[in-house]
Amino acid sequence: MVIHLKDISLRREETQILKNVSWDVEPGEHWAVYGMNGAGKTALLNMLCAYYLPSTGDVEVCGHVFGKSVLGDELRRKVGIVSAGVQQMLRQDDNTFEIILSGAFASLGLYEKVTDAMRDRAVGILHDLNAYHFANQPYEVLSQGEKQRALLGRALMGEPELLILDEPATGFDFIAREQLLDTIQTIAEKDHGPSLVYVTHHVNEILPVFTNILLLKEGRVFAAGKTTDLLTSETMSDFVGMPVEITWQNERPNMTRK
Ligand SMILES: Nc1ncnc2c1ncn2[C@@H]1O[C@H](COP(=O)(O)OP(=O)(O)OP(=O)(O)O)[C@@H](O)[C@H]1O
Repeated sequence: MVIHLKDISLRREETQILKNVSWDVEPGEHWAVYGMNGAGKTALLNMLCAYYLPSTGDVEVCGHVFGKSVLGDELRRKVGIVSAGVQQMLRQDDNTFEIILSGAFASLGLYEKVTDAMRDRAVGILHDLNAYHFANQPYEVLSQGEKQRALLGRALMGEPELLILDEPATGFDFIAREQLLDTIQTIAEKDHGPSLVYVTHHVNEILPVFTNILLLKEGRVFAAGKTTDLLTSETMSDFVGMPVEITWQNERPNMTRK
């Protein structure tokens, strides 16, 4: 099991952030996580990366049972994450190649010995992500789309079992977003690649590879299952609390207000 959450609750100060959350992700599955602002998506991701421990319930991520084994670097090597939080922590003057290489160490800079095999792998990733032409550019001068590809490369360098993408297309123009989604689709289709968890506010970003969806509302699982079963006008009207219509075009959903 890539993710196994059983009856999780998470409390911070006086706030009950997650309530009775159960969720299983099997190897090879790709999931979208959809919810409104404040639904608890970031809190859920922070728990998968062991930044938060649940107040009650069981958590297992990539074979690590929280509370039983020593977490930290070993778990973080198996879980890649692309998020605004990681973006802010990077050294802004490192170039794309260095950022990707640093993913080999689950560290935020290059402090350990880089081998030729690591260099070769990073070059392969640069090619896969169509990022070779900005390999020598410092992170701070990259466009949003390029930054996100650098982060994706860094996450892939660690050969993760689970790759979490937290609203990766936020602030992107149409072309940059579609290019990023193409890259994500390619990663998802690779044999022996990581399971993907894609967190978004926009149903239109849910690519056909995300065959499963978790609908999170006010800290609870509203529904979890097959995307095609749950992304219907009826379920989504219930979920958002207003009449909406879901339409599909080229296997991509759209949601509009009725
Ligand atoms: N450390 C904390 N202490 C207290 N409350 C918190 C803490 N972290 C999150 N919360 C609260 O938990 C709720 C869920 O927050 P979270 O950031 O997980 O939502 P989200 O679904 O990621 O929202 P968004 O889509 O806006 O990013 C919010 O009401 C937030 O204020």
